[in-house]
Amino acid sequence: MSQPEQPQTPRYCIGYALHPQKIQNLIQPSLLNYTKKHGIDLVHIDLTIPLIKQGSFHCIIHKLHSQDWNKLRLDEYLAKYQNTLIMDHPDLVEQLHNRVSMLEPMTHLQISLGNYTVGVPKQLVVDDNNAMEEMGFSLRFPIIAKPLFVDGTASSHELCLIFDREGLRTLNNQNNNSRIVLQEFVNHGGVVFKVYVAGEHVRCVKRRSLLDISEGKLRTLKGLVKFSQISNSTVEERSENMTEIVTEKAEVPPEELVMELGRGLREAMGLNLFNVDVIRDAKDYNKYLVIDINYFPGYTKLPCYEPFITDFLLDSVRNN
Ligand SMILES: O=P(O)(O)O[C@@H]1[C@@H](OP(=O)(O)O)[C@H](OP(=O)(O)O)[C@H](O)[C@H](OP(=O)(O)O)[C@H]1OP(=O)(O)O
Ligand SMILES: Nc1ncnc2c1ncn2[C@@H]1O[C@H](COP(=O)(O)OP(=O)(O)O)[C@@H](O)[C@H]1O
Ligand SMILES: [Mg+2]
Ligand SMILES: [Mg+2]
Repeated sequence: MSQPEQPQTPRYCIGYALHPQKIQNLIQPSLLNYTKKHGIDLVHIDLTIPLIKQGSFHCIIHKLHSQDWNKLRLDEYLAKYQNTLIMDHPDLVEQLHNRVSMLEPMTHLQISLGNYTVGVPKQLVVDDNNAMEEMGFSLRFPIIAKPLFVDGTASSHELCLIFDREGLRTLNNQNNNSRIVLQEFVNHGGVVFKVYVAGEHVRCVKRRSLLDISEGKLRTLKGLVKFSQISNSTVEERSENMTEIVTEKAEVPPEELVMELGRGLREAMGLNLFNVDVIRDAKDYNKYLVIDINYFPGYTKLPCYEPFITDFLLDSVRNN
């Protein structure tokens, strides 16, 4: 007797357009196995060949810059395969390649829960190198200097803590015309909260951050200090000039606030894959501040990142 036919679960073909380093980091065997079991085939996209020559996809995920898109010829592909979901549109991703436009949506969003609020630190962009010293005066020291453009290079993560006028002058002299954002440093207990968003899925984890600088300490600190990728550094690597505070003790922001922040930014930016660096003002515990938003961050650092990513991808393709 023949068996009744089982309804077939649909399989989805999801292309990933990523650089080799990101593939190595994200597309781990555990993710490939998990997605496969749940009806998703993750397919490598060759960045050197137009997309149209690489078959059709239900969805494409990516972390690229404009020069890569030129080779892939997305418009040509979409003219033929209108139903492919591009996660997220490259034009919208652009807003996260600039440290002013990335925080812009936060200035319109009213995110609060009880007495808690979420804002951004005071910052300004230096247009003219000579104006750096003058502009720095509208901010309180210490100041953090950040490259305006975030282009995936190590240099876009090379930041600088500036303690006084002399520090601004040094930065001015050392800078060869790259555009810089000056942002007020906010004491926050040495912990940064990273809110990872994948569509409606939102998760918050704690990471190491710069340590607080007391008023007294600030009087003894001179000039500037360069630093980079502090949230990936070990405790021992942190500057002796700052007080140690244990990351483990810090309380993560209330879940409702985290969800609201993820949802609000997702809608405001029109993006689905990003994370948000949030700090808590040590002078006012009700005040959280967004300092950085990153497109398609390192999700592998989240425990159980495989179901997190897979559930998001399944939601997306099923609803398309
Ligand atoms: O590699 P990881 O896991 O450190 O991820 C980096 C992110 O770290 P995070 O997940 O926030 O801890 C990192 O976030 P931060 O800027 O360090 O807060 C960036 O998103 C980085 O991308 P890019 O160099 O700006 O293109 C991300 O690098 P890519 O993995 O995209 O190259
Ligand atoms: N305004 C600020 N006040 C206090 N610490 C800050 C501020 N801005 C950045 N930092 C610290 O510097 C780190 C890197 O800054 P961030 O803007 O996230 O740049 P990146 O894109 O390189 O991660 C943060 O994780 C945090 O530790
Ligand atoms: Mg950051
Ligand atoms: Mg960043």
